[in-house]
Amino acid sequence: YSWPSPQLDALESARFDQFGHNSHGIASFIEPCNLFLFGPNSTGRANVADWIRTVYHDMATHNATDGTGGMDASIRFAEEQARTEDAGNGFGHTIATLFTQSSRYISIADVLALGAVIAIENCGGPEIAFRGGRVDAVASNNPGVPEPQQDLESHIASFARQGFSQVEMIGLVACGHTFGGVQHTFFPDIVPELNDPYSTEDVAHFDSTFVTFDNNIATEYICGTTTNPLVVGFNDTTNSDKRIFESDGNVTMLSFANSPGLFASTCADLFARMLNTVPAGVKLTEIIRPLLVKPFNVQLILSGNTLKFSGEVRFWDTTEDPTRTVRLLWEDHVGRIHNGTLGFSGVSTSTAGRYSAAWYSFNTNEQNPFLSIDAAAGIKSIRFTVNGKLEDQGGIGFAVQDGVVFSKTSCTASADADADPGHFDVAVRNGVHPTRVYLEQKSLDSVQRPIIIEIDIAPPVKPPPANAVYSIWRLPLNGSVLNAFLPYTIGAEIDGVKYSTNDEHMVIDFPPCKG
Ligand code: HEM
Repeated sequence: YSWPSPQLDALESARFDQFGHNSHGIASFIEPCNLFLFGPNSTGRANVADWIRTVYHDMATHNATDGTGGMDASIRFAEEQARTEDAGNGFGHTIATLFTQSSRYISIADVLALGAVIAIENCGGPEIAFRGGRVDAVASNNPGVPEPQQDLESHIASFARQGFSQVEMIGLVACGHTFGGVQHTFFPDIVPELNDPYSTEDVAHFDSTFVTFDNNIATEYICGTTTNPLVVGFNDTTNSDKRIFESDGNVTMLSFANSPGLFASTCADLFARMLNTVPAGVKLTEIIRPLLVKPFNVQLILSGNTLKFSGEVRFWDTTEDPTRTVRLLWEDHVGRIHNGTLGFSGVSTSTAGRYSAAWYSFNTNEQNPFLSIDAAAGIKSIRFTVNGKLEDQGGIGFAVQDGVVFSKTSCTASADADADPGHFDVAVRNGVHPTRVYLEQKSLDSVQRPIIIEIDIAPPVKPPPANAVYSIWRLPLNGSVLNAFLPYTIGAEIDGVKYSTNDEHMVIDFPPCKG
């Protein structure tokens, strides 16, 4: 895809900016891989295991015939978590941890999928092709998660309903059960009390490396050294992994035991298919791949005759290099090219350190965090040079919109009672004709889905002076629904397309209006 694309940009950041500069929270919750946020590491539990079981249980309600169920975060509903087929407290933990990472561009189901991808990749597993665009359910799905006491025929039928063949079922169970184990608390008929100081929550693990993706689940099974409680459990009725693993004469498990590479590549495919199993009608995005050159958090603010310009750029798959010179070129509305040198701002890493990226800031001077652009000339697009080599997204450049921006004339009521009651001002460039201008407020709907509330601003009553570069759309603060302590972004609809600014503004930060 090409930049800008707000949803894909956000998914790409959440997927790839994992640690370090401008990183997102998800990966920090599984670093190190035995981290458990709801108790000490000695519990025998781990966030990674909870996250991977959660996505399977969210997906396993899918019915490939009628298109219902699938990855849609319906597992967040208490009604679904209360079912016997969803025994355990890992789902609640997972939602509580990952929910905070959802946004207008990233659904809760996308965050759950991202969590699983990042957990697998960072804890020894293969890279997984990730797509976004899942849609969060408004209610629970039909039941349908397999349970250990069910027989082989019902498991084959259950996986077929979910869209997986018998051999794929063997694979998916082995891929999932390379993490975690079974808890005594929720499955006392499978796991006895263990009296193990390293597993104080009495978790009997599926293999000896329960926070690492590896083929030990298969080698230990084939060698006969496995302690998997669903293979060698004292109650044969609940030995479902045993019935599943041996259902093709152990051919699949033997191939996994013989080849860590085959196990990893098979799991990468099956995990991707599991995460892409969504209700009919949901259209997923393209596979999210890192942009090699990516502007980030680009902001423009009108201050008098100047546009204050800020932002950063990320260069993928590279590290800090003091000899590198990065320049920003920007084109104004009359075709002139301006330029400035950018300053190194940090490094980020991703995918268990397999990748790193170097970031540069549009401002080099801490005292003045903006580049100043003549408002009349404006700005249309940006490009970069790295040691003289042009980076312009294959010739198209990186478009920047200066049509609708925050105006520094915004102010709050001054102490003087008769004075201006204060206003939130948005500047609209003359020649740009938005059908609507509004403020955007983050919120949640009645089923906790991230939404945006739009607060319309009326157009100016008087036409702007002929020589004005921008005209002001003004939302008076008296009687307005704005909350002084909430951040607002600015939205506009131009030719039927909606745009949003990246910069957030709080009324509490406005200066008092001048008398
Ligand atoms: C017939 C199919 C399956 C059955 C009967 C089954 C059963 C179980 C049971 C009983 C537990 C213990 C849960 C607990 O104590 O909290 C468990 C844990 C787990 N399952 Fe499965 N499972 C199946 C398939 C899968 C699949 C396909 C995946 C993922 C691809 C998966 C991933 C996990 C993970 C990661 C855990 C560990 C959770 C933790 O330690 O917190 N399972 N499974």
